[in-house]
Amino acid sequence: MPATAPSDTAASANDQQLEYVTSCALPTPWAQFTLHAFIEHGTGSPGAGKEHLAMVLGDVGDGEPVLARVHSECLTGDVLFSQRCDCGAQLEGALRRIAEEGRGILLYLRQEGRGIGLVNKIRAYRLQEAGADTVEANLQLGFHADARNYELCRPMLERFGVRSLRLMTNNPRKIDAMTRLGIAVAERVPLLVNRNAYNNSYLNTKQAKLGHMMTPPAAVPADQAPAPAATPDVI
Ligand SMILES: Nc1nc2c(ncn2[C@@H]2O[C@H](COP(=O)(O)OP(=O)(O)OP(=O)(O)O)[C@@H](O)[C@H]2O)c(=O)[nH]1
Repeated sequence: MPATAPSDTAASANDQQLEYVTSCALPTPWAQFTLHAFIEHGTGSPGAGKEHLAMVLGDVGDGEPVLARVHSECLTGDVLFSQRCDCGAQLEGALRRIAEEGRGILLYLRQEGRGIGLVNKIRAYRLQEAGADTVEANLQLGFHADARNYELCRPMLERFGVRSLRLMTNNPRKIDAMTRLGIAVAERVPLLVNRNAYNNSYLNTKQAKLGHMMTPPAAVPADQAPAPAATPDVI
């Protein structure tokens, strides 16, 4: 076994190199996926790069539209069970649906906090505890409301021969981004999950300011939504 396993690269539109590295089986509670690893060179710490993932189930390269989720990293929601957002429930819901169909793909993009990073997302949460909404908090920190870039999706999907998606999303800008990249969106599959007292106003803001196609606002009355406990500076 060589020290460095064989890999190949594909240029993304912004001229960074996306390297396909390797894959392994990934059993989950819903199905056994194949997990594929990519490195985006020219990002992250010097000499390294952001590591992106694809979870694939079944024959996705047969030319038929593929049930797909393009999921942005949310460590707090995907891993730490946060109820401030709908991310963890969307991740689980998407994997369940792919498993039910026996065919699909989930791209896991490392664009934490809509592209501003984990620590800045926690700064943004702090501002939200002081009254800002999710968009205002990003702007107050000097970022765009949504700093994500989806260019990597094209070479990632090309790797698996996927050209047309049945995209699980509520985000119209994600659909536009795919279309502009030349990836057909044959169908939008809504992914409405986990509206609760903690994420109700966040979801309402996404609907009102970011254009998300969601359930009617205020499903949970604001006066019944408990404010998250204020966090002390020092514990
Ligand atoms: N800056 C910021 N990012 C957040 C906040 N809440 C969640 N996020 C991030 O928002 C992103 C959500 O990404 P996706 O799951 O792809 O969802 P989406 O773009 O809202 O669209 P859908 O496809 O409809 O889910 C993740 O990167 C989360 O970390 C917040 O309050 N502030």
